[in-house]
Amino acid sequence: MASDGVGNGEFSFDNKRRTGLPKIQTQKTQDENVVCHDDSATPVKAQTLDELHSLQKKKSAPTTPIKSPHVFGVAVSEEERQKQQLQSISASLASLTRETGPKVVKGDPARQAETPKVQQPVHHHPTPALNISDSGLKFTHILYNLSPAELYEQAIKYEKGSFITSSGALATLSGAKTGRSPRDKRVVRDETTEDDLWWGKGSPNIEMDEQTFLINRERAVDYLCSLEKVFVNDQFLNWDPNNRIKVRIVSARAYHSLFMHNMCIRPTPEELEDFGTPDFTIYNAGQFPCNRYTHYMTSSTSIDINLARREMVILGTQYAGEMKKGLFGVMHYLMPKRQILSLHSGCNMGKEGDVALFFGLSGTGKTTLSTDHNRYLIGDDEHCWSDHGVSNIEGGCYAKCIDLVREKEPDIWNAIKFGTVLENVVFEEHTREVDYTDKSVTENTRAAYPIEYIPNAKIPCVGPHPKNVILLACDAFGVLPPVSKLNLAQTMYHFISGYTALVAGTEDGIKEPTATFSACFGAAFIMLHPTKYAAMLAEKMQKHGATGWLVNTGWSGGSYGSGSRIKLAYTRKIIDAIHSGALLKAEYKKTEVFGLEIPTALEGVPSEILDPVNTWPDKKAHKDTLLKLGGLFRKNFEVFTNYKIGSDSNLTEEILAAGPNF
Ligand SMILES: Nc1ncnc2c1ncn2[C@@H]1O[C@H](COP(=O)(O)OP(=O)(O)OP(=O)(O)O)[C@@H](O)[C@H]1O
Ligand SMILES: O=C([O-])CC(=O)C(=O)O
Ligand SMILES: [Ca+2]
Ligand SMILES: [Mn+2]
Repeated sequence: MASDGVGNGEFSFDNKRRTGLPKIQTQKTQDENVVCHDDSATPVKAQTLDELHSLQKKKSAPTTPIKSPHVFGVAVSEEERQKQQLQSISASLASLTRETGPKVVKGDPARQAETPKVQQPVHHHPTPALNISDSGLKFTHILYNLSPAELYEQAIKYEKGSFITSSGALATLSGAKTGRSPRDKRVVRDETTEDDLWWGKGSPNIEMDEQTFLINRERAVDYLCSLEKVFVNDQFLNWDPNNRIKVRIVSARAYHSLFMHNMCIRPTPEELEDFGTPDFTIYNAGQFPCNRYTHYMTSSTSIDINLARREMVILGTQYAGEMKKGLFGVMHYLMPKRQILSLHSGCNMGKEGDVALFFGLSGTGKTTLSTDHNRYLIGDDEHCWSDHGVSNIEGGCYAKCIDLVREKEPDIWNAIKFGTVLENVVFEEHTREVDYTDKSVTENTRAAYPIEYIPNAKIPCVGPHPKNVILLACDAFGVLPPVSKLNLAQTMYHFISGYTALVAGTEDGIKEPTATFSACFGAAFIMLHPTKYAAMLAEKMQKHGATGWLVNTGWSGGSYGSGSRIKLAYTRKIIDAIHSGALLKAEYKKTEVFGLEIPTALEGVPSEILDPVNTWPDKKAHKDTLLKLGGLFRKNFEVFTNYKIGSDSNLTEEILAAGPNF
């Protein structure tokens, strides 16, 4: 309703009087010295702007009284502790070839004026009188375990492509690489790894020698130390307190620091006091390329792991997932040594304490399906299964956000708020409203948020032994049933196969899905031969009576191009029936070729879709596609036929027989 502005008694214009602004009336007060008060508040204490700014930030009191840390039973002062911490960081950043290490000092160089003088720079090496280099003369400022708010400011000030979205997340760009580079991931082959690791055909471990590692390490360290400031995160991996790993991440970007802040376990201030020497260190110099004249280098990107030195070097890629998954690879080495199985799986728990694992390759639904409003989230991607149950390796989740809609994935949607890193998304210039359907930068848009952003996260992220082991495959051929119950041999067969088929890309005209087989649903991250992990999984499932399931979150009614992806709502119903135990009691029939046990009915899901053949209008096309996929499975499995799984040769025979039969 348009108001004429007349007659409401509050406001009226008299056109005739609109000739100029009314004169401001200043009333004389009793105190003639006071010129004008705009409010009645007491004036600020500061005399200068700098003083005013220094009032704005107060030093937070520690949550517990700082106890005097002990070194070999001797109490050390807070100042001494700070010094030791800087010494440890300086040692991490020291050149291995020069006598002079970096001088490090804590704090933002831009705020030097505010930094109290008590912090003395720390040199790692005693400075020799001779041979001093320019790098030995300069300071590197350390931004140590900054808070999300501080990292936002650093990103927005100094990193192009950083913006606050309308929901408060930090939108960032990962640069030229918007996904991992598995062909550039190298592992040092030395006396220890020679025998322990899986090398050769099919293995993700591309070898490099110690010398080349050191060259790349030096390159990364020199790059990092040449900067005015670097970010250092000291954090943990693995919620199992007996098998916790201390990690240090040195990086050049606030984006990387915030990403790892969210993805690793965040130490409490008390835990940080006692952090000491890290078990593993990442040098992320991703903006700087590797040198292609260096032996082994085949591109400008190299991600190098040295297990003996407990170090990882990243050159030539800024994609933050390299750090997350690089550490996962390290856990795939360290944990099995302790008889603990590391898993590329999501994990959640019902109200009754029933735990489910969700295995699957990228994009098959681990994050989507483990994030379930009716269950506690233990973790979405990386877990350990020990004699005491399951534990999450990480402190955060990494969700795909292409085509994200609030109604279908409300918990993930709501987690995209202040503190969350949003990689490579497109947003409206003015409102900063994210368009999740936009693939202009990449299809692999991602959100990284701390796990407690999911309301029903289970903190600490641990749980009892799993009851259900769900293998997810996104079958773009459209021939795998939406759900099948697996016996142990079938579970092993599909675990070792690690199948999924997504569509090759988003370009027009791509009709043919491509099958991907990735052993243990994570061949890119495993370090030992797949059969080692498979044997451990079989042993644990048997011992704890877990049931295996194969769930196709992919196509139905035809392959990609003619059929369509199974509705998420149906997949959720299927998963609900697995959790509740209802599906165990269903009536089953066996499919041809793959010999899978499929239910004939399931509440909330149309019965006809449970057997894919019903949904294909062209039955011959269905049979041909089924046989084609069976052939691809068989061919993939050939490399494993010569391996024995565990000590039980009967199981090996059964696993070989559990594949497609035609
Ligand atoms: N029926 C379905 N079941 C599961 N996910 C579905 C289904 N239909 C569509 N999707 C979509 O598929 C994607 C699954 O991605 P998700 O993030 O869960 O992958 P992921 O297995 O966690 O992979 P990564 O290991 O790369 O993180 C989501 O974008 C989800 O919305
Ligand atoms: O590592 C990544 O980039 C994302 C991820 O979780 C996976 O690929 O399994
Ligand atoms: Ca995920
Ligand atoms: Mn993953």
